Amino acid sequence: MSSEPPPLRIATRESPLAMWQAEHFAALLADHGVPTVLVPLVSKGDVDMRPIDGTRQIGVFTKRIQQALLDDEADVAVHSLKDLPTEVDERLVLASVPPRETVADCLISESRWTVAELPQEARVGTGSTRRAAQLRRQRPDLNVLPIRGNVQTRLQKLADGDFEAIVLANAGLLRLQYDHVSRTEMPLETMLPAPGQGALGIEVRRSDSRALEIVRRTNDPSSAAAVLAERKLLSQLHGGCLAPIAAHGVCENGTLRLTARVLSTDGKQICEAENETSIDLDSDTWETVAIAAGNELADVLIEQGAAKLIR
Ligand SMILES: NCc1[nH]cc(CCC(=O)O)c1CC(=O)O
Repeated sequence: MSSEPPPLRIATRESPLAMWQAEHFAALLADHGVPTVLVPLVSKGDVDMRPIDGTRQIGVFTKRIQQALLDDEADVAVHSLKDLPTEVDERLVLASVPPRETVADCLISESRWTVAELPQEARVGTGSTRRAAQLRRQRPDLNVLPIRGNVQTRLQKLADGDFEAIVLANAGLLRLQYDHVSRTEMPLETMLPAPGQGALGIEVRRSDSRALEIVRRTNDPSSAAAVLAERKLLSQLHGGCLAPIAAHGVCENGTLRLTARVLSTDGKQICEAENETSIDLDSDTWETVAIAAGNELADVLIEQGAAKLIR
């Protein structure tokens, strides 16, 4: 007896950004004729309002959703790739990186200040050591202060006058269609993004060959190669998402260009490097090539003394 295959169950956190991302991925699958159903889940990272620091664990946003896959409550996990730890659970597989969104961070303030234009000693809200270090490098006078919560909560704290400005990924604001939020995009020369920023990462159970085959169809090889190199660099530096490590890969015309930066918390010390590698996205070697690019650049940074900035 034959029957229709059941819809793929997509696990997502309940924040508006996470829901948008899950719905976006559901639409990509619908383009391939695959029916889906959303499974919203509450994660500890959304409930816990303590500032992000050493007392909190890496992967707090993504663990709950991965658990739903392992418990067979869902078949597909949609993550913001920059929140997904580089240590992999062998029972899961990163099956797709759909076409990447813009990677840049932006400075959000009522007056649309650039970092250079911010008032002396302005209070700038960010929970990211990477953003804080790069802000302090450019403007040592700034009061960089911790901020927590989802995008809406952070914008509210800015509106309440807790800060003169905050920093957020432009990708999130564009996804939420927050065109009204007054902001300036920060140049990559002074604010290099987090590994994986602006990209989604889609996980399935390794044993689920049906979901694996379907989800793989949404993979964008040039986005996947770039983020694979960035994430390899991060894991090679033993960075995790809490270290001041920035990386940006671009895959274009058969070349993967990878740029990375490691800073001290105060922004005074910096290690910076870039490499270019030929890559053939139609061959079956592109993953190996991207991984090697990430590893090599990490080694260059370590030679410059990056390890002592990360510890
Ligand atoms: N850590 C929270 C998070 N995870 C992904 C995004 C934005 C979207 C993205 O980078 O893909 C954000 C908010 C932010 O950093 O502004």
